[in-house]
This record gives sequence, C-alpha cells and structure tokens, in this order.
Amino acid sequence: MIATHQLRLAMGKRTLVERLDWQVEAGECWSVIGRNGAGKSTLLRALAGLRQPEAGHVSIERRALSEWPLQELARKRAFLAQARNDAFSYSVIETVLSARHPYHDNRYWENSDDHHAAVAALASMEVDHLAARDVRTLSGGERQRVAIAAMLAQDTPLLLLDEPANALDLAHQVSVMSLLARLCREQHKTVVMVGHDLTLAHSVSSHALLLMGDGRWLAGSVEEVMQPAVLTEYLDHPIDIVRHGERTIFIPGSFPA
Ligand SMILES: Nc1ncnc2c1ncn2[C@@H]1O[C@H](COP(=O)(O)OP(=O)(O)OP(=O)(O)O)[C@@H](O)[C@H]1O
Repeated sequence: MIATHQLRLAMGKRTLVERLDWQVEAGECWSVIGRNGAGKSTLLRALAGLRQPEAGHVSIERRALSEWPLQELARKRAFLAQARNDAFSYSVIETVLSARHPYHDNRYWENSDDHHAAVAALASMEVDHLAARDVRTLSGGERQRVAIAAMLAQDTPLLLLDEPANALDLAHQVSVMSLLARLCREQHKTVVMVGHDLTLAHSVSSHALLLMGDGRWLAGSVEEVMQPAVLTEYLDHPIDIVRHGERTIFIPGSFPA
C-alpha cells in the first residue's frame, strides 16, 4: 500500500531517520513509537507528501508520491495532524463536508452522497449532535473527534494519524482505536498512527515502527518489536509488561521515590 525507499529525514544537522526501507501492506495497522522529538510527526508528514525527504522517496501502490496528481492522492490518503488551529467560524458539518472535496470533479457544492458520508462519519465518532455547532466552541476532545470524522468522511484506503487519542477521555480513546482496528480488519483499510500509549498501541496494532531519533529504526509485528528490552532501549526508560488475561499492559519500570 505505502512504502519508503532508502528514506532519510533530517532536521538541520540532526538525522532523524536513515535509510528507511519499510513496507506497509493493505489491511495492516501500524503504530509509530519513539521519544519526544524522535521524528514521528516528521515521518508522518513525509508519508502524506506534505514534506520532502532529505533523500529517498515514499511510494503509494508502487507509484512515487511525486507522480500522484493531488486530487487522486487526496482520494488515496487522509492525514490527521497533531494540532488544529481554527481561524474561521465553520460549523461542524461544514468542516466534515469540506473533507469530501476530492470527490468533486467539476462542481463546488455537495450532493446527498456527501451529506450521507459526513453524517455517518459524525455518528461513528458520536458527535452527530454537534453538527450545527461552530468548531471554535468545541472542547478539545470534541474537536479531535470531529477531525477524525472529517478524515473518515474522506473515505480513503490509507489513514495517517498523528496522535489520534490526543485529548480523548478513556472511553473515547478505546472506541476510536477499536474503530481504526476494525476498519483495517473488516474494510482492509491501512492505518499508520503515531501514539505514546504503548498498551493502546499494542492492543489495536498489527505492527510497530520504532524510531530512535538518531537515524536508527526497527519495524516488525507488535510481537517482534514491542518487547520490553527493545522498548526500554528506544524509549530510554525501563519498560515492564504485565499480562492480564489476553491483554498485555506496558508500565514504566520504576518511579523515583
Ligand atoms: N520547523 C522546525 N524547525 C526546527 N526544528 C524542528 C521543526 N520541526 C520539527 N523540528 C524538530 O525535529 C525533531 C522531530 O520533530 P517531530 O515533531 O517529528 O518529533 P515527534 O517524534 O513527533 O515528537 P513528539 O512525540 O514530541 O510529538 C524535534 O527535535 C523537533 O524539535
């Protein structure tokens, strides 16, 4: 679905990712994990085609990003940024409808399919009751769920999400992450997301990409990669795991007295 080829990302003199050869197949759900500043958001922006890599390239369905016409690319991948800044007054439904623009070839207004997709996406995020509200009046968690709804309404096979659980209460963290896992399993969508909650990442992801922040990286299934010793090295802090029934819970190794 999406792949990187000898990708190099750097910020000034600092190398973040070096020679990343990575393949993500359709239906897989990947979590990108690493310390603050390791380069996770930078990588996600490069995958979305919003940032030029220092070397190498990204391809979607074996075609380099630079060869994709913008409108076709917008039907292929959706991107959830980490932060939002609403400068203007738009209603929630207008915000979600605007995500349908890649499907408007020769027209500038929406049809009933767009409305149906927008309302369904709002309902899946349990924010349909907020449809008429100005986005600037929403709480942080409500705004995040509207942004995810807009992404879902774009109806792309590839979803790139930077910290989707940000600002969400516990119940919504679980429901949003479960929805993403279900989209991969049942609709063969492909998800690449950045997150800091290891337990949540492990419970919904099929694969993980660890970034060290100095160029080094490790990619594989969650069983291979999310090992306490490996995470301890990549996160520079002791990580233990506790088994609870079927679940694996990740905890920081020690708290200072
Ligand atoms: N525009 C910029 N100018 C200078 N440095 C930048 C810029 N954007 C990002 N950086 C730096 O590049 C590094 C990687 O940033 P990035 O946002 O990709 O990290 P991250 O892994 O997503 O971190 P976090 O977990 O804190 O969100 C950081 O050290 C950051 O300070």
